[in-house]
Amino acid sequence: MTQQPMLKYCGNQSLQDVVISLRSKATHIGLIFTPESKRKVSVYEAESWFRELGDQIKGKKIVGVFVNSTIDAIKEAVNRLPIDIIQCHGNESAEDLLFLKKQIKKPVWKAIHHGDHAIELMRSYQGIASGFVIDTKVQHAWGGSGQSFNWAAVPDYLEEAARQGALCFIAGGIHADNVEKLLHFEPAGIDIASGIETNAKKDRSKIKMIERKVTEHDSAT
Ligand SMILES: O=C(O)c1ccccc1N[C@@H]1O[C@H](COP(=O)(O)O)[C@@H](O)[C@H]1O
Repeated sequence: MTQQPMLKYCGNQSLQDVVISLRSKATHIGLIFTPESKRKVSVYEAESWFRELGDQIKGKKIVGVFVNSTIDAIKEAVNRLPIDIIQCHGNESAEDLLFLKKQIKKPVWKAIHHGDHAIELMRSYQGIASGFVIDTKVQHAWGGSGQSFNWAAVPDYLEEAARQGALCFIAGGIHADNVEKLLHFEPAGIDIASGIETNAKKDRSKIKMIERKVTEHDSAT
């Protein structure tokens, strides 16, 4: 048996979404704070959900996703919410991440868009980013597009992250019908937003289908 990948369910948009993700096998639960996202949530609404949930979030890591946000906006989220990890999903530089880490004192992950210079870009965050999210590059969106990239490149991303001692989540268009193919690459983590939604809400049955495939793959290897 191989180690099961970490599962990050991202783009939770309501208390109900968070409850569904909490009751799943997710290791990480993501909330998106960029105004450009159709999945954006405000710090204040998220604060009310976490107040209601109390200790129920124990055992899950909460990931705050930001796109080129100001330090003040990130600080406000971190001060009000039980965020464990900051995911920078824009074109934040290594210097930006370093400054952020010093100010916020939380682990910072960097999203890297799949493409020709992606490995080189990963190298520039060495020792700064404790995790990477490799996502599909699409026009007019930073992420959450529901589109996958050519997974032949996945081993290179996993190898570079492992060399740095960083986590590596594969994202972009993962769903129940293609997750098996991705599992063959044995990613450390899988990050999903669109593939676990129906009508913009997290869908328990889609989550269960994905988790069944993860478990079946694990017992077959
Ligand atoms: O989901 C969004 O709207 C989003 C917006 C801006 C930055 C990141 C966003 N989501 C991230 O996109 C990937 C995968 O999404 P999908 O499964 O293809 O829909 C994931 O990392 C989310 O964190």
